Amino acid sequence: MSKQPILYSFPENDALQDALFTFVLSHQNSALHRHHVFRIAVSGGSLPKMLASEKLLTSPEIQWDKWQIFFADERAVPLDHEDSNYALLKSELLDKIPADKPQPTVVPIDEKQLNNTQELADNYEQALVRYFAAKDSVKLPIFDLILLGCGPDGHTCSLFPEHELLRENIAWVAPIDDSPKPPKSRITLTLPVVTHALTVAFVATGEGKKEVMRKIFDSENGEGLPCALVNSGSRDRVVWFCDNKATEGVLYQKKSSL
Ligand SMILES: O=C1O[C@H](COP(=O)(O)O)[C@@H](O)[C@H](O)[C@H]1O
Repeated sequence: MSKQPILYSFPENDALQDALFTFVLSHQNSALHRHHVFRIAVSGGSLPKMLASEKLLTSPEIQWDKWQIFFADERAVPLDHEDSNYALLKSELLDKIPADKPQPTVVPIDEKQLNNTQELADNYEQALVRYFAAKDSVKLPIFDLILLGCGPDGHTCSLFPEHELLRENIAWVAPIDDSPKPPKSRITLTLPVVTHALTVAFVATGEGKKEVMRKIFDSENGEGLPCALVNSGSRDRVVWFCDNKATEGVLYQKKSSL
């Protein structure tokens, strides 16, 4: 049986959002069955808006109080800054969860460490250690689900093409001070943490992604782009949710429904 990533391509964002909702709900339910908590990491960029569908926000089946939400990457800025991934998730999703529903646990960065990205990363890693078990008892944390974006250059989290951080294999969370995309200073989950998750889902939409999608899926080894490294590390534990604009011209086998 082939152990390849699954690539869904939908004609419209509504269909993509419906499928993403069904997928997230089923991963929530499996996680709750396994360990009574749903540990999810989310990205910034276009992801929070796509995730925050009406269905997700209003479904009686979503058990928000069982969700522990972490950040796949974060920018070294205050939590209310316009570049903050936390601020984005808050405005797109967290603030829209009806107030009468139990609320999720959200684990943002510690704003006191903003001047030193190494400390910011270490501090976030310690937060993961508290939720996932001591680092000396587990080699890597196991997220139930990590939701990622794919930049037009093939970056994901704050893991950029050809950057030395792609070779980091000790830290769970690493700093970056030379991000090619502003802001320069950020922290990110490392590649081994991402590929160790039970499931990884990418969301990529729009014409601006079609060139990089062809490289990731149709070129040899996806040209070693960070998103392709996740594909080869996680194989059939990776699912892509795209629209037809992003997958135009991609030869890799596409599916149009879950
Ligand atoms: O800088 C970032 O960009 C990526 C991709 O964003 P998108 O808007 O192209 O989806 C995002 O996944 C990451 O969290 C963010 O920090």
